Amino acid sequence: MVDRPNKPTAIPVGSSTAVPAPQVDISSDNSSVTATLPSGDSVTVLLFGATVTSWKSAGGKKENLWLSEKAILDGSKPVRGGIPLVFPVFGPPPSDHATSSLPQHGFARNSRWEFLGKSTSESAGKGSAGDDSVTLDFGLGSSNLSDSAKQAWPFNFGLVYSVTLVKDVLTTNMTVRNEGTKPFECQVLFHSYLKVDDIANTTVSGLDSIEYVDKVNGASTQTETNKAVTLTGETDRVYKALKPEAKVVVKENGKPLYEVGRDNLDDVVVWNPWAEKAGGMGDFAPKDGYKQMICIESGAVSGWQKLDGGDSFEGAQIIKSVL
Ligand SMILES: O=P(O)(O)OC[C@H]1O[C@H](O)[C@H](O)[C@@H](O)[C@@H]1O
Repeated sequence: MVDRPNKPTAIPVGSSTAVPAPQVDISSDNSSVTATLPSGDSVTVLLFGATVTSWKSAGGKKENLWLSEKAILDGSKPVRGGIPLVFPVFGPPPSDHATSSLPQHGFARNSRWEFLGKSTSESAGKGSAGDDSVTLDFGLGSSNLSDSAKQAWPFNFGLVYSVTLVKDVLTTNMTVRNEGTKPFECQVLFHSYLKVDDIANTTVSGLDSIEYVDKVNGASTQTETNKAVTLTGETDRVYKALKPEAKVVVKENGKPLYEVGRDNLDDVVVWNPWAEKAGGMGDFAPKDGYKQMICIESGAVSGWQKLDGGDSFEGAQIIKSVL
């Protein structure tokens, strides 16, 4: 799990602390928090949905996340792009499950989260600048939910979401705790929209021999036979039961662009809406923007995590941006 060098320091939302280099800079307002490392790498998290909307590496020169030009950031709709959070259900909820009255992908991406604080570790004078790190912690519990979400899913839960930035690596870690006495079942996923130059030159490796559910093909179960998966049309696949150490690598023109690893998350969804579906989404822009993105989504979604009162589940996604 994510190393937290120090205990988080509470920062009231709305405050802004600008500290001179080479320290980590944190700035926040009523709607988002941005952390910038001395190297220039940065991450921005919108409190609405605790959605990461930007992650820049290469000293701030390379944006790694695709964000629609028409993404709605005011809290009225989940964000189209970045890393929306999926909890407690992935996709349309099954009609015979306790999540059945929730919207697609649950309520985490539709709720306003609390910024709990930051912890930093700075290497200034001690070693290489590549050791600098910052973790931003966000919380969501039953008491933060809208009345309708509370009614639709009447369980007492607590989520702590930690976003850790080190040079060229972004780790997102979710801890789910059942704070009540009634058991509940849940799914968790990081819906990462990775930015690519051209989907036509993009491949995904690390999925060979993995069984997947093909959601654009009648939810049929298939086994991946390609070492390098290419996308040539609408793609929506849930690859299941990956080995913990297996990395999913997005390559462009044969060169690695992103390496996506997981901790305690066995499933990986590969999604691209392609032209027609993107055309039908009011918040998707530009309309040919599907050529510049690929969703690689790590999660625990092919079954349910059952948590008894007091139990916790923790899972993380680790994305390395390769130059
Ligand atoms: O449009 P959204 O609710 O954000 O969902 C976007 C997509 O999320 C996941 O990748 C699912 O596998 C897709 O079936 C879904 O279309």
